[in-house]
Amino acid sequence: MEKLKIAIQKSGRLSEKSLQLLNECGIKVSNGDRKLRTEARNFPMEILFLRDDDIPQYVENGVADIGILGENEVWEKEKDVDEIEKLGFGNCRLSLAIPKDEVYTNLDYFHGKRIATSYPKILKKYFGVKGIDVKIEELGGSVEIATGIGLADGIFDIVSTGSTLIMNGLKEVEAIIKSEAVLIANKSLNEVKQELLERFLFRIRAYKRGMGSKYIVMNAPNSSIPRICSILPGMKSPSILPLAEEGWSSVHSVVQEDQFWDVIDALKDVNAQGILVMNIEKMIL
Ligand SMILES: Nc1ncnc2c1ncn2[C@@H]1O[C@H](COP(=O)(O)OP(=O)(O)OP(=O)(O)O)[C@@H](O)[C@H]1O
Ligand SMILES: O=P(O)(O)OC[C@H]1O[C@H](OP(=O)(O)OP(=O)(O)O)[C@H](O)[C@@H]1O
Ligand SMILES: [Mg+2]
Repeated sequence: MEKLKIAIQKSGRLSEKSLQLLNECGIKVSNGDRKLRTEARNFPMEILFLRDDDIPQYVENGVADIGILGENEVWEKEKDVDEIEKLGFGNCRLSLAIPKDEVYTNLDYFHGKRIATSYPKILKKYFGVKGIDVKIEELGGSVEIATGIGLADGIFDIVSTGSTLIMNGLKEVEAIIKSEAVLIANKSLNEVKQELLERFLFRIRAYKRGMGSKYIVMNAPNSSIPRICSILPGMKSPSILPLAEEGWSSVHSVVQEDQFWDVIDALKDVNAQGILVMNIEKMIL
């Protein structure tokens, strides 16, 4: 039977989350013996464990059908692949940073400066568009050390909490672009693999929707129900169930995580009581 070959990072920031995503999609993978290639037990999928830098190339040439990696690597490698779905983890930004005691005014600061980075193509394009001439020093890793050892005047690298910059005496002066983990795919998958990809994507989306939503249940006097319904959209509309106590109902609904606290504040104002909030594991529309 044909299998969908997925490339994920062997060891690094995205490894655990990539395996967790497969697990949440009900795809069982055992990687106990640290093999670089394994098969899912209950889905026609083969998993290849690779360096993230190599994934765009392998997906382009069909060694892997799909892959999970940071968008930053997709942009840098400029391979001919389809970006299918953002995955909501591995969130970071690519930023310019300089020694913390330097005075920074604006981007012109970088005229004629040497910048160390593992992302030379992204950086070259960025300064090209801005019309600023910089010298790019390409490094494979440990970029934050470059200014301290006299290799460069600034760096362009991944930032998340900013603690690596601080530890290396640097300050972030420009956040250039945001990145997160994405699913990419080969551009000419055959029909069987395309269908497997659709099945996998269906599960990913159900998981993502669940992650981004909360299930809420509350009690309210019947007189408040119309106002509560106008606050709560739900999946279609809220479910209203009568309570044993006369004149009261229980209202069930789904709320987007990013609107959650605003909705709770509004509900309190219209007499909702005993509000319970639960995580949603999967959500299928
Ligand atoms: N601090 C961070 N917070 C969130 N996401 C990050 C962070 N650092 C990196 N990432 C994301 O995770 C990806 C993998 O990062 P990692 O540091 O493991 O890469 P790597 O050292 O190049 O790994 P590999 O050995 O596979 O080449 C990055 O390309 C980026 O998209
Ligand atoms: O802003 P922060 O939260 O400090 O994160 C940024 C750091 O995280 C990544 O490195 P990682 O720790 O994955 O190690 P690596 O350099 O070995 O890839 C990245 O390359 C930065 O150095
Ligand atoms: Mg890498």
